[in-house]
Parts: sequence; structure tokens; C-alpha cells
Amino acid sequence: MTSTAQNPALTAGALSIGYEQGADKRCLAEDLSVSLMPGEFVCLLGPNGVGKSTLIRTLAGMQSPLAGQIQIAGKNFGSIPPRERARLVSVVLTEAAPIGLMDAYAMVSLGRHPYSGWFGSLDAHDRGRIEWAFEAVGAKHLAQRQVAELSDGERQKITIARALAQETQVMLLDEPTAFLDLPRRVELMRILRNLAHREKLALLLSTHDLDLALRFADRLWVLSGEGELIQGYPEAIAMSGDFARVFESNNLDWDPQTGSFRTHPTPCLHAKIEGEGVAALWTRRALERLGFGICEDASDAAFSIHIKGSAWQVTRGDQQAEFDSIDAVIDWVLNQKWA
Ligand SMILES: Nc1ncnc2c1ncn2[C@@H]1O[C@H](COP(=O)(O)OP(=O)(O)OP(=O)(O)O)[C@@H](O)[C@H]1O
Repeated sequence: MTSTAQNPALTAGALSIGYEQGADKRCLAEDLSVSLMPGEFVCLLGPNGVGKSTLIRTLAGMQSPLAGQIQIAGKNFGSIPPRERARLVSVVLTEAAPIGLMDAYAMVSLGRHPYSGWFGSLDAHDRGRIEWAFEAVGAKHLAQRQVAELSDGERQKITIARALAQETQVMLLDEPTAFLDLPRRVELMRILRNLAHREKLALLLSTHDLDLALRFADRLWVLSGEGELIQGYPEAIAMSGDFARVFESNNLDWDPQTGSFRTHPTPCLHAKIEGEGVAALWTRRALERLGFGICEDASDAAFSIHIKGSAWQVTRGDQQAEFDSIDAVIDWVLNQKWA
């Protein structure tokens, strides 16, 4: 939980992001005004190619803004020498860094270089911080393993531990969950959110995982294809219709009832479903997958399904049938002749 009474860890005003080569200028978003508070876990969402990585790299000082100013801990970021910057902001990018032959401990130790220098030796504080970073991501058991031999999920934890070892106030992560399976993604989101809250880290993470962002983020930034950055609490953005506007396509509808997207292959036949709970939800999902729309009115429906306890009663015209599993209902739908 964050308090709004604190000073922001990072702010940017009148910020334009994009690319400029000679006279060639490509602005992805302009006049952005953002802030990250200490202890806040913010997820950055947006369709492919809108500029999420560009925004993260710009906020990290890895590329120049086209316009505007970034302030970290009250200082103008551009005027801070590189070594001091590295003590203020850590970054985890998607591109795998060349790692060569290195064990995980050596890799996490790299996070201490802004303090010890490239050839500096680690003191007790450095080693304490490295051990803390391993513990924070639940990776102590990996310390002696070769990084090249780790799984994607294990390596991701080590990369995050290296950023944590850097002991910064701001941490920016570009799609850190991209190659992880669902349990690992949930685990990582939980670890990062808890770290933000516990360590008072201002943490910004870009992701395509809308569902997890809705469940874990304190706030969302949603970057649209038009360069608009929508900011707010996850639930407020979900209810506002902004998701629908930013992500909807010809094949996808945002459904505020379920907080998820659903495909819509423009159904020409409809079905009515009566009933509640898990069986009704998955019956609906099955019918939508099979190309049916769901309607409220029986007179618009090609057939109706009444779910009662563990029974599905299906009515099509004067034909009636009762099934005791969703498999049987799906088989029935598939075996019917639909005009
Ligand atoms: N170095 C570069 N020079 C010029 N254009 C670039 C450069 N890097 C990225 N772009 C372009 O900027 C746009 C935004 O790219 P960016 O990687 O920031 O988007 P993104 O939202 O992170 O996308 P994704 O979700 O696919 O990762 C894209 O059109 C991309 O081709």
C-alpha cells in the first residue's frame, strides 16, 4: 500500500518518447506526465509496438526523450553521472545479456558494481545485500549454479536478484514474465509486489498479462496506439471501458462482467443459458468457442440450456435432452445440424 503524502521516486513531465535519426523523427507518445511513488507496484500495459519498451528505456535513461524532463529522487536525471544513476534506478530488460561462464552468485554480484567499481572487491555490506537479493526472489539454492544452465524462470529470478542487489529506489522491468509458465508468472508478480511494498521500491513492470496486472498492480499505466497513457487503479480502468478501447480488435471483445477478453467470431446463431456458477461459466465459454452468441431472450435463441445442479437440460424446438457432463453437451451441439 502506498501513501500519497510521500515524494515521488520518479517523475516525468511533458515527456515525448520515440526515435530520431537526422531529420527522421518518430514520436510514439507525447506530453506524458507520470510519477512513481515509493512502495508502489505499477504495471504498464499496451498492445504490441505502442512503445512500452521505449518508455521503460527512456525512464531508465538508456535513451533520450524527444522532449521533456525526468526527475529521480528530485534530481534531473540527465544531469546525474552514470554511476550515481545506477544507484538510483535498476533495469531488467527482455533481451538476454551475454553471460558466458558465470555462476549465479557472480551475476548477482554485478549489481554491486555501482558501489564497488568493476574491479572493486565486495565488502560485508555488499555480500549481505547479495544474499538478501537471492533470498528475496527465493533463489538461494541457485547461487552456485552456472547461469547458462538455468531454466528461463530461474535465470529471470537471478536477473531480478542482480537488479535488487543494486539497491536502488526505482526498478524498471520490461516484460520479466514473458517466458514463464503461469505458476511462475504468478510467483514472480507476487514477489515483486511484496518487494515494492516491503522495501518501498517504486517498481514499474511492463507486461502483456492483463489478468495478472489487474490482480497484482497497485496502479496501471495503459499505453494506447494513439500515444495516450491512461493511468489509474486497475478496477477503475477495467470499469471505464478503456481496456475495450485500447485492446479491442475485430476478433476480441473486452467483457467487463468477467474482467477478460473474449473472442467473437460474429455469431449468427444464439443460445440462452440459465443457471449459475462454474458449470454455467464454462458452458458459456464452450458455446462461444463453438461460434454461438449468448442471448437473454429464448425467442432469439436457436436452443436453450438450463443448468440445474449437475444436469444440463437442453431444449431445441420440441426436442429435449438431459446430460450429466459438459462433454455430452458439447458433443450434442457438434452433432446437431445448424443452418
Ligand atoms: N531503435 C529503434 N529505432 C527506431 N524504431 C524503433 C527502435 N526500437 C523500437 N522501435 C519502434 O518503436 C515502436 C515501439 O517499440 P517498443 O519496443 O517500444 O514497443 P512495445 O510496446 O514494447 O512492443 P511489444 O509489446 O511488441 O514489446 C515500434 O514500432 C518499434 O518498431
